[in-house]
This record gives sequence, C-alpha cells and structure tokens, in this order.
Amino acid sequence: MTETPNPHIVDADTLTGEMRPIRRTVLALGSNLGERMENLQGAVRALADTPDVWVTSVSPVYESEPVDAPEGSGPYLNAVVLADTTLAATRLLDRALAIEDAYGRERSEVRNAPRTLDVDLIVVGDRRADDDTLRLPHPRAAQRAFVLRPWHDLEPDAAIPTQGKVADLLASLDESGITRRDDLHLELE
Ligand SMILES: Nc1ncnc2c1ncn2[C@@H]1O[C@H](COP(=O)(O)OP(=O)(O)OP(=O)(O)O)[C@@H](O)[C@H]1O
Ligand SMILES: Nc1nc2c(c(=O)[nH]1)N=C(CO)CN2
Repeated sequence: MTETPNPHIVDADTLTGEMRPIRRTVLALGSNLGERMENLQGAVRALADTPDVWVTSVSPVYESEPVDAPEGSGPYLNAVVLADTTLAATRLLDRALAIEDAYGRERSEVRNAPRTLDVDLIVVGDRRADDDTLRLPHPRAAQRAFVLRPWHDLEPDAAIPTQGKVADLLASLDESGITRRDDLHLELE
C-alpha cells in the first residue's frame, strides 16, 4: 500500500519567501591556521552580511588545544555565534561553506587537518538532519567544550535537542584544554 502524504504536515525547508519560519541558529567558528582572529572576525561579518540571516550575539573568544587532530596541529581560536534566519538549513550550510572558502579553507583528506576557518552548524531551530552533507544537531557538539563553553556564556539555559542542557553536558567534560581570551574580542557591527 502506498502512503498518502499528510497535507497538514509541512516541511519548513520547502516553504518559500516570507512563509518560512524564523529559526534560532547556533554556529561554531574555529581557526588554527593563518591570522586566526581575522578569520573569525571575517566569518562574523560575512554571516551578518548574509541576506535573511540576523546575527544576534557573538561569544567571547577561547583558545583551545586541538582535539582529535593530526600531530603538530596548532591551537585553535573558537567562538560561537547566535543568529536568526529564514534560510533553509541547506542554504545556511552552503553559505557557511562559501565563507570558509573565502577565508582560504583548503579541504584535506586528513581528518581534522588544520584550517584557516571552520563554520559548523550546531543547531538550526528544531531541524533534524542525518545525511553526509548535513547532520543536525551537530553530532559531535555535545562532546566539545570549545563549542559548549562559549555557547553557555551567551545562553546559560540552552539545550541541544535530544542531547540535553548545555550546562549539564559541560559538567561532564574536561575543560582544561580551553582558556578564555579576554584580550580578544569579536565585533558585531
Ligand atoms: N552540522 C554541520 N555543519 C557543518 N558541516 C556539516 C554539518 N553536517 C554535515 N556537514 C558536512 O561536513 C562536511 C565536512 O565539513 P568539515 O570538513 O568542516 O568537517 P570538520 O569541521 O573537519 O569536522 P567536524 O564536523 O567534526 O567539525 C561539510 O562539507 C558538510 O557538508
Ligand atoms: N580545539 C579544537 N579542536 C578541534 C576543532 C576546533 O574547532 N577546536 N575542530 C575540529 C574539527 O572541526 C577538530 N578539533
């Protein structure tokens, strides 16, 4: 028997223009190659300049030891950006990848190779995705203090859908590898 699609259930990503809902998004930025602060600041500006994306806050900057990275990788600067968007999650991902490219990101066969800029989608509203090109919520965010700590600075009561409260997840992680850099600030003009 073939299933008849329920006309009352609408996939928000298929809606167009003004019909699309506004979604709260959490994006994680990282850089461990080149001018790290310039790369992160460029990413914040590029996100803020993206039509249909409204950046609402930018976290403090953390310096962090590379996690699961090849020998010789340098320390990262990490930060988190909160934004509202009416873009489909797939379009936001396209934009994130284009911003990485604009800041000299080279794609390597080596897993977690050093990079000028990484822009990861952590949460896009309640959107779930589970294929190679897009996984939401980000499957590794719950184990990453360099994502959760700056996010917690902005939203102490935040939660990752199905994975738990950011504060509780952080309590189970070793944060000794991350240091807040109060001498560094990302501007949100
Ligand atoms: N939530 C997501 N955010 C960003 N990229 C994602 C996401 N889910 C899947 N991807 C896919 O992952 C691919 C590889 O991304 P990338 O090389 O930046 O991974 P990574 O940052 O090295 O690893 P990690 O995902 O563990 O942070 C991208 O081309 C993208 O299609
Ligand atoms: N400290 C730190 N380690 C990492 C990071 C990162 O942003 N910061 N990103 C990775 C792959 O995305 C792998 N390891």
